Amino acid sequence: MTSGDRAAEPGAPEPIPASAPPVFADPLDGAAGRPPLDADGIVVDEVARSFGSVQAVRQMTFHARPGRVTALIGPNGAGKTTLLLMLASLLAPDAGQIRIAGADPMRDPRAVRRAMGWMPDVLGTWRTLSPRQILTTVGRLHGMPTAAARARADELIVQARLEELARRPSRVLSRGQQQRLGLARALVHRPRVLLLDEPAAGLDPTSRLELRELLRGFAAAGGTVLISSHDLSELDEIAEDAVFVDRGEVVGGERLVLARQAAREWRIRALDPQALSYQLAHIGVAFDRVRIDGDVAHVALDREEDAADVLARLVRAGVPITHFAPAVGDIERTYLSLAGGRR
Ligand SMILES: Nc1ncnc2c1ncn2[C@@H]1O[C@H](COP(=O)(O)OP(=O)(O)OP(=O)(O)O)[C@@H](O)[C@H]1O
Repeated sequence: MTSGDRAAEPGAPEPIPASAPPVFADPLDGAAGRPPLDADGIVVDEVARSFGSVQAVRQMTFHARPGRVTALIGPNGAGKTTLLLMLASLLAPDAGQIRIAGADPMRDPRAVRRAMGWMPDVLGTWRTLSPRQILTTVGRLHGMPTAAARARADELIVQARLEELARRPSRVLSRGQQQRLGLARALVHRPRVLLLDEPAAGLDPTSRLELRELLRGFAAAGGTVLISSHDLSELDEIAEDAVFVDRGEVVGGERLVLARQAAREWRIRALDPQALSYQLAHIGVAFDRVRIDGDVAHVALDREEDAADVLARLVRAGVPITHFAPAVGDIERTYLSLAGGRR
């Protein structure tokens, strides 16, 4: 797929490059924690939902902003799917408020479906229909005239690189091809908000890159993207904001701060691995902070400043460094630290 599915809108927020560290939602941060209900994008305000005695979503509050890609992250059973179903107007909250591009999914589900593209983790039914028939039918369901729906379907089939399979029954599509079709289906009506559940599952490296580009382009044009996924390295590549959920709640406050302060592993490689291990000990890095794995050293460092200091000392000591980088991204590190604190 190619990026820029939506035309840029005047006043669209400036996108922030995905390489900047993500901004973490914190519902306990009084100033930023509670978004106004009339804000654009996705607003979730003190939302709760139970199934019998199971509190799937206890209390979630966050704002997925326009112009940004927001990651929704949490362990199994944290309440992500329950939340996505409520956002997509398929399930009613017991309490709290939701707004999708200003519309309430319970009061105005049609407005929500007009504004939102939803890519569930499996393509679902219609296995006998071809990709072209599926996309045209979805366009018709969104009220497009037949000719316009067909033209849009053809355009999306090219973007999704499904030309050769456009007229075959969709059941013959591979998992990755089904994912590409699922995304195309979510984009048929040019939504302003995209909800994606495990969008990169089954995608080959090229398709992953294209997905990233497409989502960045969508956000850069002022769209709102919320991605739920367990693929943390993928989220680290793409998300500018992150919402951590656990046991039905958005994780915030001290727990989030501590998790973000956890030491990070840096991966260091040198042309001379022995000189690297020797100098790491020599410059005073504690041995329990170093793990040697073949010709790569993993070093746990608390702050970016410590990393800069270690790198400078190694270079001064003449170690021929070829690689010095965080072993995991911010989202993955925070997640692992939160999961570790839970055990
Ligand atoms: N229809 C239902 N009836 C009863 N309990 C449910 C129902 N749907 C979800 N739950 C429970 O609610 C909790 C949250 O489930 P949910 O599927 O929202 O989690 P999740 O974060 O999407 O998990 P995963 O990462 O495994 O997909 C779980 O304890 C689950 O068993």
